[in-house]
Amino acid sequence: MFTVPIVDISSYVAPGGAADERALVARSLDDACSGVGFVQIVGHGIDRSAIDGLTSALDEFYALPLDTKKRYTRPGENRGYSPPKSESLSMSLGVAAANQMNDFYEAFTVGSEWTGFPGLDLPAASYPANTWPDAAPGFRPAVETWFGAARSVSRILLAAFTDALGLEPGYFDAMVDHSIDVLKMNNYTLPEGEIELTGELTGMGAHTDFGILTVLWADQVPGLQVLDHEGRWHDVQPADGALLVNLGDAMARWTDDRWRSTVHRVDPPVIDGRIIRRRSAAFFFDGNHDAVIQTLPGHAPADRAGYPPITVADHLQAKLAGMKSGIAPDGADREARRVLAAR
Ligand SMILES: O=C(O)CCC(=O)C(=O)O
Ligand SMILES: [Fe+2]
Repeated sequence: MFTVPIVDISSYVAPGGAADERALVARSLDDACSGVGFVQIVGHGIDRSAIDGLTSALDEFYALPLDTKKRYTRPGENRGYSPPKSESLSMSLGVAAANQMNDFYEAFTVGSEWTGFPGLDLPAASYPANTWPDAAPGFRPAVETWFGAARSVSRILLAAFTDALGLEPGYFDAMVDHSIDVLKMNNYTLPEGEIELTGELTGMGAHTDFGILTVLWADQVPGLQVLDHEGRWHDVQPADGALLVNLGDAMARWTDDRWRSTVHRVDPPVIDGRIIRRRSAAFFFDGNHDAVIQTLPGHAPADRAGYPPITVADHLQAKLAGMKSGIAPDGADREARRVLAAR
């Protein structure tokens, strides 16, 4: 049976949580991360009101006319509004969609800005300034609240993962103290002006996430699917109040795939040619632009070369070029083959 385990992380959320409870949590996380590579977390301490604020913000913005939303596009940058069919997630793996079409989701992306780290002189290419939609005045405050909450949970999870990997506390600190954090808020609905969903349009194509870990809030509307180790797709819906957490490519590289950057995709239900609207918000904890991701001590394979070292910025750049411009990245062959075999 395929299930995404539920882990209560409250002992890590509470300062000074009991060591034996934390050890149990770390064990459960290790099981989940070396198994499905997805976990549902409860006891995350985020207030219900922050989630309600986020969903209202999404509703307020996405209800705007397409022409208004398009005022907030930022071509070539991982910020602002992405209209339907402007991106292809499967191209981040180097897999062209079967029908050569882009994904039908629309998204709005915000993230950590270079101005937020005075004195560090960070490159604006990795830390672009945000665009906020003035046509949806409630959007910014609610999204900033969610961003802060998801950001704290991602740090707490990294502390738990550090224990789960048997590393000394703080092992990753110097790699995440000016992390590229990105929140991508997705809306899956019938693109404006289309009466019926035609052909084989994909909600969001198969991909792995690019960073360290992802904290994913998602509607309970079905649509998210996860690829298991045997090449079968499984539906995943979060339990009430749970957040989904999945690992990204940095974690897979650090552990030489003992922990997987699990391939996933999204196809919301279509009934009589109409999509059941679905929303999600993926918070990507990506690490410092200049952090070098290389196999952790004790994880290097004995019989073959592991992943070559790569900086966070170079990895993200290659993946985003696939997603936004259809330029296939090098070295994603293994996951690409698994996606093709699963069809
Ligand atoms: O919509 C979802 O549930 C998943 C979104 C996702 O995978 C992403 O934004 O990377
Ligand atoms: Fe994803």
